[in-house]
Amino acid sequence: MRVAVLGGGSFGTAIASIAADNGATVRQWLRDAALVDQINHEHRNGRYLPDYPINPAVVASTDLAATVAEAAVVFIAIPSKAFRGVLEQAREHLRPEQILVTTTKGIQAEGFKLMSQLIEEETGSSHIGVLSGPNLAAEIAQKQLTATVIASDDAVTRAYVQAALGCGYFRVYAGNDRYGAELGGSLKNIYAIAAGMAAALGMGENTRAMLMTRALAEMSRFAVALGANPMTFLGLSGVGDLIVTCSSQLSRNYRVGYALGEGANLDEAIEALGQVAEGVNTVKLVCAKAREEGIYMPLAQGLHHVMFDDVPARDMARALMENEQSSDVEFMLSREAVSQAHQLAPDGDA
Ligand SMILES: NC(=O)c1ccc[n+]([C@@H]2O[C@H](COP(=O)([O-])OP(=O)(O)OC[C@H]3O[C@@H](n4cnc5c(N)ncnc54)[C@H](O)[C@@H]3O)[C@@H](O)[C@H]2O)c1
Ligand SMILES: O=P(O)(O)OC[C@H](O)CO
Repeated sequence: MRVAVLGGGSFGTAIASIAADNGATVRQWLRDAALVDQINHEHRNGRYLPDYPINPAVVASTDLAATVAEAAVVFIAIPSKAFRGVLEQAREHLRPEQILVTTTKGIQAEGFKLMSQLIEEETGSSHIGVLSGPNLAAEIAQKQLTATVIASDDAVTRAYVQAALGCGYFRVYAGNDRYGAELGGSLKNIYAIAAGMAAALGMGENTRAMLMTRALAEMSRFAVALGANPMTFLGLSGVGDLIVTCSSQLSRNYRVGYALGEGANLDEAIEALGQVAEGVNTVKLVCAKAREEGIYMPLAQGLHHVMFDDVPARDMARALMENEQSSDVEFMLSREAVSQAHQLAPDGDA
Protein backbone atom coordinates (compact mmCIF):
# COMPACT_ATOMS: atom_id res chain seq x y z
CA MET A 1 0.00 0.00 0.00
CA ARG A 2 1.23 3.50 -0.85
CA VAL A 3 0.27 6.20 1.63
CA ALA A 4 0.68 9.98 1.53
CA VAL A 5 0.43 12.26 4.56
CA LEU A 6 -0.05 16.00 4.14
CA GLY A 7 1.21 17.88 7.20
CA GLY A 8 4.42 17.82 9.17
CA GLY A 9 2.97 18.37 12.65
CA SER A 10 2.71 15.89 15.49
CA PHE A 11 -0.30 13.98 14.19
CA GLY A 12 0.80 13.84 10.55
CA THR A 13 4.12 12.46 11.73
CA ALA A 14 2.48 9.91 14.01
CA ILE A 15 0.20 8.66 11.20
CA ALA A 16 3.09 8.44 8.72
CA SER A 17 5.08 6.37 11.19
CA ILE A 18 2.18 3.96 11.92
CA ALA A 19 1.64 3.33 8.19
CA ALA A 20 5.37 2.70 7.71
CA ASP A 21 5.45 0.36 10.74
CA ASN A 22 2.60 -1.46 9.02
CA GLY A 23 4.64 -1.99 5.86
CA ALA A 24 3.27 0.81 3.67
CA THR A 25 5.41 2.96 1.39
CA VAL A 26 4.95 6.35 3.01
CA ARG A 27 5.52 9.88 1.68
CA GLN A 28 4.98 12.88 3.96
CA TRP A 29 4.56 16.44 2.67
CA LEU A 30 5.59 19.49 4.68
CA ARG A 31 6.72 23.01 3.85
CA ASP A 32 9.83 23.26 6.01
CA ALA A 33 12.88 22.01 4.06
CA ALA A 34 15.05 21.77 7.19
CA LEU A 35 12.45 19.57 8.89
CA VAL A 36 12.20 17.42 5.73
CA ASP A 37 15.94 16.93 5.94
CA GLN A 38 15.79 16.01 9.63
CA ILE A 39 12.97 13.47 9.09
CA ASN A 40 14.84 11.86 6.17
CA HIS A 41 18.28 11.75 7.80
CA GLU A 42 17.75 11.65 11.59
CA HIS A 43 14.26 9.99 11.44
CA ARG A 44 12.99 12.49 13.98
CA ASN A 45 10.62 15.48 13.90
CA GLY A 46 12.49 17.87 16.20
CA ARG A 47 9.85 20.61 15.97
CA TYR A 48 6.69 18.63 16.80
CA LEU A 49 7.62 15.20 18.23
CA PRO A 50 11.22 15.68 19.35
CA ASP A 51 11.39 12.78 21.80
CA TYR A 52 10.34 9.92 19.52
CA PRO A 53 11.95 8.11 16.58
CA ILE A 54 10.06 7.95 13.28
CA ASN A 55 10.11 4.81 11.17
CA PRO A 56 13.09 5.31 8.80
CA ALA A 57 10.95 4.20 5.85
CA VAL A 58 8.97 7.49 6.01
CA VAL A 59 10.22 9.76 3.22
CA ALA A 60 9.45 13.46 3.68
CA SER A 61 9.35 16.00 0.88
CA THR A 62 8.39 19.61 0.13
CA ASP A 63 7.05 18.45 -3.25
CA LEU A 64 3.28 18.09 -2.94
CA ALA A 65 2.72 16.63 -6.42
CA ALA A 66 5.35 13.91 -5.95
CA THR A 67 4.04 13.10 -2.46
CA VAL A 68 0.50 12.30 -3.58
CA ALA A 69 1.39 10.91 -7.02
CA GLU A 70 1.30 7.17 -6.32
CA ALA A 71 -0.72 7.12 -3.10
CA ALA A 72 -3.79 4.92 -2.66
CA VAL A 73 -4.65 6.77 0.56
CA VAL A 74 -3.95 10.45 1.33
CA PHE A 75 -4.21 11.53 4.99
CA ILE A 76 -4.62 15.27 5.55
CA ALA A 77 -3.36 16.47 8.95
CA ILE A 78 -3.41 20.24 8.47
CA PRO A 79 -4.97 22.71 10.96
CA SER A 80 -8.50 23.78 9.98
CA LYS A 81 -7.47 27.38 9.23
CA ALA A 82 -5.10 26.20 6.45
CA PHE A 83 -7.03 23.09 5.34
CA ARG A 84 -8.85 24.49 2.31
CA GLY A 85 -5.71 26.25 1.09
CA VAL A 86 -3.79 22.96 1.10
CA LEU A 87 -6.65 21.21 -0.72
CA GLU A 88 -6.57 23.93 -3.38
CA GLN A 89 -2.86 23.25 -3.90
CA ALA A 90 -3.31 19.46 -3.91
CA ARG A 91 -6.46 19.26 -6.04
CA GLU A 92 -4.78 19.24 -9.47
CA HIS A 93 -2.50 16.38 -8.42
CA LEU A 94 -5.23 14.08 -7.05
CA ARG A 95 -6.97 11.26 -8.92
CA PRO A 96 -10.64 10.22 -8.47
CA GLU A 97 -9.79 6.73 -7.17
CA GLN A 98 -7.57 8.03 -4.34
CA ILE A 99 -8.93 7.81 -0.81
CA LEU A 100 -8.88 11.16 1.00
CA VAL A 101 -8.96 11.13 4.80
CA THR A 102 -9.05 14.09 7.15
CA THR A 103 -7.58 13.82 10.65
CA THR A 104 -8.33 17.44 11.51
CA LYS A 105 -10.63 18.19 14.44
CA GLY A 106 -11.74 21.70 13.59
CA ILE A 107 -14.39 23.76 11.80
CA GLN A 108 -14.17 26.33 9.02
CA ALA A 109 -15.87 29.58 10.07
CA GLU A 110 -17.44 30.35 6.69
CA GLY A 111 -20.56 28.20 6.46
CA PHE A 112 -19.69 26.17 9.62
CA LYS A 113 -18.06 23.49 7.44
CA LEU A 114 -16.23 20.38 8.64
CA MET A 115 -13.03 19.33 6.88
CA SER A 116 -14.56 16.36 5.06
CA GLN A 117 -17.12 18.75 3.61
CA LEU A 118 -14.24 20.90 2.31
CA ILE A 119 -12.69 17.80 0.70
CA GLU A 120 -16.03 17.05 -0.93
CA GLU A 121 -16.39 20.61 -2.20
CA GLU A 122 -12.83 20.90 -3.48
CA THR A 123 -12.43 17.44 -5.06
CA GLY A 124 -15.88 15.92 -5.59
CA SER A 125 -14.34 12.62 -4.47
CA SER A 126 -16.56 9.67 -3.57
CA HIS A 127 -13.84 8.15 -1.32
CA ILE A 128 -13.81 10.47 1.70
CA GLY A 129 -13.17 9.45 5.29
CA VAL A 130 -12.72 10.94 8.75
CA LEU A 131 -10.12 9.48 11.11
CA SER A 132 -11.03 10.38 14.68
CA GLY A 133 -10.69 8.94 18.18
CA PRO A 134 -8.70 9.15 21.43
CA ASN A 135 -5.38 9.57 19.64
CA LEU A 136 -2.76 11.67 21.42
CA ALA A 137 0.11 11.86 18.93
CA ALA A 138 2.84 11.51 21.56
CA GLU A 139 1.31 8.28 22.89
CA ILE A 140 1.00 6.86 19.37
CA ALA A 141 4.65 7.74 18.80
CA GLN A 142 5.47 5.68 21.93
CA LYS A 143 3.42 2.84 20.41
CA GLN A 144 0.99 2.88 23.34
CA LEU A 145 -2.00 0.63 22.53
CA THR A 146 -4.48 2.90 20.79
CA ALA A 147 -7.77 2.70 18.88
CA THR A 148 -9.41 5.01 16.40
CA VAL A 149 -12.37 5.21 14.00
CA ILE A 150 -12.45 5.51 10.24
CA ALA A 151 -15.85 7.00 9.52
CA SER A 152 -17.09 6.94 5.96
CA ASP A 153 -20.17 5.93 4.04
CA ASP A 154 -17.80 4.38 1.49
CA ALA A 155 -16.86 0.76 2.26
CA VAL A 156 -13.71 0.97 0.09
CA THR A 157 -12.43 3.91 2.16
CA ARG A 158 -13.07 2.09 5.44
CA ALA A 159 -11.34 -1.08 4.23
CA TYR A 160 -8.26 0.69 2.84
CA VAL A 161 -7.72 2.73 5.98
CA GLN A 162 -8.13 -0.30 8.22
CA ALA A 163 -5.56 -2.10 6.07
CA ALA A 164 -3.16 0.87 5.96
CA LEU A 165 -3.08 1.62 9.70
CA GLY A 166 -4.32 -1.40 11.66
CA CYS A 167 -1.35 -3.00 13.45
CA GLY A 168 -0.26 -4.44 16.79
CA TYR A 169 -0.50 -1.12 18.65
CA PHE A 170 -3.12 0.69 16.54
CA ARG A 171 -6.63 -0.67 16.06
CA VAL A 172 -8.98 0.91 13.52
CA TYR A 173 -12.73 0.53 14.04
CA ALA A 174 -15.14 1.32 11.20
CA GLY A 175 -18.07 3.72 11.38
CA ASN A 176 -20.52 5.10 8.83
CA ASP A 177 -21.53 8.41 10.47
CA ARG A 178 -18.85 10.65 9.00
CA TYR A 179 -20.55 13.86 10.13
CA GLY A 180 -21.12 12.67 13.71
CA ALA A 181 -17.56 11.36 14.12
CA GLU A 182 -16.08 14.56 12.77
CA LEU A 183 -18.35 16.78 14.85
CA GLY A 184 -17.44 14.81 18.00
CA GLY A 185 -13.72 15.32 17.36
CA SER A 186 -14.19 19.07 17.04
CA LEU A 187 -16.64 19.59 19.91
CA LYS A 188 -14.65 17.72 22.55
CA ASN A 189 -11.85 20.29 22.28
CA ILE A 190 -14.16 22.89 23.86
CA TYR A 191 -14.67 20.77 26.97
CA ALA A 192 -10.97 19.84 27.16
CA ILE A 193 -10.20 23.55 27.63
CA ALA A 194 -12.79 23.67 30.43
CA ALA A 195 -11.37 20.50 32.02
CA GLY A 196 -7.83 21.89 31.98
CA MET A 197 -9.08 25.07 33.60
CA ALA A 198 -10.96 23.13 36.29
CA ALA A 199 -7.83 21.09 37.08
CA ALA A 200 -5.67 24.21 37.40
CA LEU A 201 -8.24 25.67 39.80
CA GLY A 202 -7.90 22.59 42.03
CA MET A 203 -11.34 21.16 41.28
CA GLY A 204 -11.70 17.45 42.05
CA GLU A 205 -12.64 14.21 40.31
CA ASN A 206 -16.38 14.61 40.98
CA THR A 207 -16.19 17.91 39.15
CA ARG A 208 -14.30 16.41 36.22
CA ALA A 209 -16.79 13.54 35.91
CA MET A 210 -19.70 16.01 36.02
CA LEU A 211 -18.05 18.22 33.41
CA MET A 212 -17.29 15.36 31.03
CA THR A 213 -20.74 13.78 31.33
CA ARG A 214 -22.60 17.04 30.89
CA ALA A 215 -20.25 17.83 27.99
CA LEU A 216 -21.36 14.59 26.34
CA ALA A 217 -25.02 15.58 26.83
CA GLU A 218 -24.30 19.00 25.32
CA MET A 219 -22.30 17.58 22.39
CA SER A 220 -25.01 15.10 21.49
CA ARG A 221 -27.75 17.72 21.84
CA PHE A 222 -25.85 19.95 19.41
CA ALA A 223 -25.14 17.09 17.01
CA VAL A 224 -28.77 15.93 16.94
CA ALA A 225 -29.92 19.48 16.19
CA LEU A 226 -27.51 19.49 13.23
CA GLY A 227 -28.64 16.10 11.94
CA ALA A 228 -25.95 13.71 13.29
CA ASN A 229 -26.71 10.37 14.95
CA PRO A 230 -26.31 10.66 18.76
CA MET A 231 -25.32 6.96 18.96
CA THR A 232 -21.99 7.90 17.36
CA PHE A 233 -21.15 9.78 20.56
CA LEU A 234 -21.10 6.49 22.48
CA GLY A 235 -18.09 5.39 20.42
CA LEU A 236 -14.37 6.13 20.32
CA SER A 237 -14.79 9.32 18.30
CA GLY A 238 -17.30 10.64 20.84
CA VAL A 239 -16.98 9.70 24.49
CA GLY A 240 -13.59 8.02 23.88
CA ASP A 241 -11.97 11.18 22.59
CA LEU A 242 -13.75 13.29 25.20
CA ILE A 243 -12.24 11.18 27.99
CA VAL A 244 -8.65 11.36 26.77
CA THR A 245 -8.70 15.03 25.84
CA CYS A 246 -10.31 16.08 29.14
CA SER A 247 -7.80 14.02 31.15
CA SER A 248 -4.35 14.54 29.71
CA GLN A 249 -1.69 17.21 29.84
CA LEU A 250 -0.64 15.85 26.43
CA SER A 251 -3.75 17.49 24.95
CA ARG A 252 -3.00 20.98 23.65
CA ASN A 253 -6.58 22.07 24.32
CA TYR A 254 -6.37 20.86 27.92
CA ARG A 255 -3.05 22.70 28.30
CA VAL A 256 -4.55 25.97 27.02
CA GLY A 257 -7.31 25.62 29.63
CA TYR A 258 -4.79 24.77 32.35
CA ALA A 259 -2.73 27.89 31.54
CA LEU A 260 -5.89 30.02 31.65
CA GLY A 261 -6.79 28.49 35.01
CA GLU A 262 -3.34 29.39 36.30
CA GLY A 263 -3.97 33.02 35.39
CA ALA A 264 -2.45 33.39 31.91
CA ASN A 265 -4.41 35.39 29.36
CA LEU A 266 -5.50 33.70 26.12
CA ASP A 267 -2.68 35.13 23.99
CA GLU A 268 -0.08 34.00 26.53
CA ALA A 269 -1.61 30.52 26.73
CA ILE A 270 -1.60 30.10 22.93
CA GLU A 271 1.91 31.47 22.56
CA ALA A 272 3.28 29.15 25.26
CA LEU A 273 1.70 26.17 23.46
CA GLY A 274 3.30 26.87 20.05
CA GLN A 275 1.01 24.35 18.32
CA VAL A 276 -2.59 24.31 17.18
CA ALA A 277 -5.38 24.13 19.80
CA GLU A 278 -8.48 23.92 17.61
CA GLY A 279 -10.87 24.39 20.55
CA VAL A 280 -10.07 28.11 20.89
CA ASN A 281 -11.66 28.81 17.52
CA THR A 282 -14.27 26.05 17.82
CA VAL A 283 -15.81 27.49 21.00
CA LYS A 284 -16.50 30.76 19.18
CA LEU A 285 -18.02 29.05 16.13
CA VAL A 286 -20.10 26.58 18.13
CA CYS A 287 -21.50 29.26 20.47
CA ALA A 288 -22.48 31.41 17.48
CA LYS A 289 -24.11 28.42 15.78
CA ALA A 290 -25.92 27.39 18.98
CA ARG A 291 -27.32 30.91 19.38
CA GLU A 292 -28.41 30.95 15.73
CA GLU A 293 -30.13 27.55 16.01
CA GLY A 294 -31.47 28.01 19.55
CA ILE A 295 -29.50 25.07 21.00
CA TYR A 296 -28.98 25.05 24.78
CA MET A 297 -25.19 24.88 25.38
CA PRO A 298 -24.52 26.28 28.88
CA LEU A 299 -21.00 24.85 29.27
CA ALA A 300 -19.75 26.10 25.90
CA GLN A 301 -21.38 29.51 26.43
CA GLY A 302 -19.93 29.70 29.95
CA LEU A 303 -16.45 28.88 28.67
CA HIS A 304 -16.86 31.51 25.96
CA HIS A 305 -17.59 34.15 28.61
CA VAL A 306 -14.49 33.12 30.58
CA MET A 307 -12.20 33.09 27.53
CA PHE A 308 -13.40 36.18 25.72
CA ASP A 309 -15.37 38.35 28.20
CA ASP A 310 -13.01 38.17 31.20
CA VAL A 311 -15.57 36.46 33.46
CA PRO A 312 -13.63 34.71 36.28
CA ALA A 313 -13.82 30.92 35.87
CA ARG A 314 -14.92 30.35 39.48
CA ASP A 315 -17.80 32.83 39.12
CA MET A 316 -18.90 31.08 35.94
CA ALA A 317 -18.72 27.65 37.61
CA ARG A 318 -20.89 28.94 40.47
CA ALA A 319 -23.42 30.43 38.05
CA LEU A 320 -23.64 27.15 36.14
CA MET A 321 -24.21 25.23 39.39
CA GLU A 322 -27.09 27.60 40.25
CA ASN A 323 -28.82 27.12 36.88
CA GLU A 324 -32.25 25.49 36.98
CA GLN A 325 -31.80 21.78 37.83
CA SER A 326 -32.44 19.67 34.78
CA SER A 327 -32.68 16.18 33.26
CA ASP A 328 -29.82 13.66 33.33
CA VAL A 329 -30.44 11.77 30.06
CA GLU A 330 -32.73 13.99 28.05
CA PHE A 331 -33.26 11.38 25.32
CA MET A 332 -35.37 9.60 28.00
CA LEU A 333 -36.69 12.48 30.15
CA SER A 334 -36.94 15.86 28.44
CA ARG A 335 -35.59 19.06 30.00
CA GLU A 336 -39.01 20.63 29.51
CA ALA A 337 -40.72 17.86 31.54
CA VAL A 338 -38.30 18.37 34.45
CA SER A 339 -38.72 22.11 34.30
CA GLN A 340 -42.54 21.94 34.31
CA ALA A 341 -42.48 19.54 37.27
CA HIS A 342 -40.60 22.04 39.44
CA GLN A 343 -43.91 23.68 40.37
CA LEU A 344 -44.91 20.42 42.09
CA ALA A 345 -42.28 20.93 44.82
CA PRO A 346 -42.45 23.49 47.62
CA ASP A 347 -40.62 26.75 46.83
CA GLY A 348 -37.13 26.71 48.36
CA ASP A 349 -37.69 30.23 49.69
CA ALA A 350 -41.00 29.44 51.41
N1 LIG B 1 -1.64 16.06 17.81
C1 LIG B 1 -2.56 15.18 18.14
O1 LIG B 1 -2.44 14.48 19.15
C2 LIG B 1 -3.76 15.04 17.25
C3 LIG B 1 -4.49 13.85 17.34
C4 LIG B 1 -5.60 13.70 16.53
C5 LIG B 1 -5.95 14.70 15.65
N2 LIG B 1 -5.23 15.83 15.59
C6 LIG B 1 -5.67 16.87 14.66
O2 LIG B 1 -4.78 16.93 13.57
C7 LIG B 1 -4.72 18.28 13.07
C8 LIG B 1 -3.29 18.64 12.85
O3 LIG B 1 -2.73 18.58 14.12
P1 LIG B 1 -1.23 18.38 14.48
O4 LIG B 1 -1.24 17.83 15.83
O5 LIG B 1 -0.46 17.65 13.47
O6 LIG B 1 -0.85 19.94 14.50
P2 LIG B 1 0.53 20.62 14.72
O7 LIG B 1 0.28 21.96 15.28
O8 LIG B 1 1.43 19.67 15.44
O9 LIG B 1 1.09 20.76 13.23
C9 LIG B 1 0.40 21.41 12.21
C10 LIG B 1 1.19 21.21 10.93
O10 LIG B 1 0.47 21.82 9.85
C11 LIG B 1 1.40 22.61 9.13
N3 LIG B 1 0.71 23.70 8.45
C12 LIG B 1 0.06 24.75 8.98
N4 LIG B 1 -0.40 25.55 7.99
C13 LIG B 1 -0.01 24.98 6.82
C14 LIG B 1 -0.15 25.34 5.46
N5 LIG B 1 -0.81 26.44 5.10
N6 LIG B 1 0.39 24.54 4.53
C15 LIG B 1 1.05 23.42 4.87
N7 LIG B 1 1.22 23.02 6.15
C16 LIG B 1 0.69 23.80 7.11
C17 LIG B 1 2.38 23.11 10.17
O11 LIG B 1 3.56 23.58 9.54
C18 LIG B 1 2.57 21.85 10.97
O12 LIG B 1 3.49 21.02 10.34
C19 LIG B 1 -5.43 19.16 14.11
O13 LIG B 1 -6.61 19.65 13.61
C20 LIG B 1 -5.72 18.25 15.27
O14 LIG B 1 -7.01 18.47 15.81
C21 LIG B 1 -4.14 16.02 16.35
O1 LIG C 1 -3.85 17.90 21.55
P1 LIG C 1 -5.31 18.11 21.25
O2 LIG C 1 -6.03 18.83 22.35
O3 LIG C 1 -5.51 18.72 19.90
O4 LIG C 1 -5.99 16.68 21.21
C1 LIG C 1 -5.40 15.68 20.47
C2 LIG C 1 -6.38 14.64 20.01
O5 LIG C 1 -7.51 15.22 19.42
C3 LIG C 1 -6.76 13.66 21.06
O6 LIG C 1 -7.51 12.63 20.49
